[in-house]
Amino acid sequence: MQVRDEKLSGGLIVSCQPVDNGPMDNDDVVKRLAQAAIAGGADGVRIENARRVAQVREAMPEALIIGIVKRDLDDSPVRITPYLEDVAALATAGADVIAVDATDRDRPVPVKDLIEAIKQQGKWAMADCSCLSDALSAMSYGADIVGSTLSGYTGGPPPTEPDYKLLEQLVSHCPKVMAEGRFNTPQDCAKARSLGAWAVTVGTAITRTEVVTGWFADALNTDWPSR
Ligand SMILES: CC(=O)N[C@H](C=O)[C@@H](O)[C@H](O)[C@H](O)COP(=O)(O)O
Repeated sequence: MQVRDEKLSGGLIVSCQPVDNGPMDNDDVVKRLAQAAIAGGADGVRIENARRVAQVREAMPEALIIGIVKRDLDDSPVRITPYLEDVAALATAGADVIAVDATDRDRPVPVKDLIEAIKQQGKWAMADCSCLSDALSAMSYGADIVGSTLSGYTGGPPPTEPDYKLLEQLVSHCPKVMAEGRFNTPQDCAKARSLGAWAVTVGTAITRTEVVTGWFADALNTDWPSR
């Protein structure tokens, strides 16, 4: 098993996925974001796109990398690592963990087949889940890590807070739980840890500059006292 398990326990994963088509959406920027995250104390990084995984791997041979591929499909709402060839490309690129959408939605390749392919590659499989039942199914297929990644993203407007209720459910049923999705503050991450999360992934709050800037700008645009 190539996964650096000891580095992940209690760890912080930084998702380095800049805003799509924004000024930071660039291979070199992603590599540097990943290097900065590890330099700052992250235990691993989550990287989208096999080419970017390969670049981060080359820059940091020892770093723990969770790899995904995102696609916008015409006939399925599933975006994260929908195809077997995505799994193969991420494995070749050097991902330690490969994450897939594990929701019960129409999809080109069954979750079971994706997880089995990841395991055949000698990698760890992470299931990006929207609910407990996604996670239980994924574990029955051999998933090593289950994440709350897709809670709030399978219909309706996404909430602003993390899904602590799902996190507690996952922790009570699954040995390795990744808290992921809207963990925007150190306090959110500490709470996830106190609830039993095995690791926490933070993306937007660290690597989506436009979004974070918007939080600050919005705060200043309301109730600004006159002087
Ligand atoms: C729903 C979906 O597609 N989530 C994606 C999964 O890779 C990313 O866009 C998120 O940034 C990542 O999960 C981290 O979450 P947050 O950015 O909230 O810290």
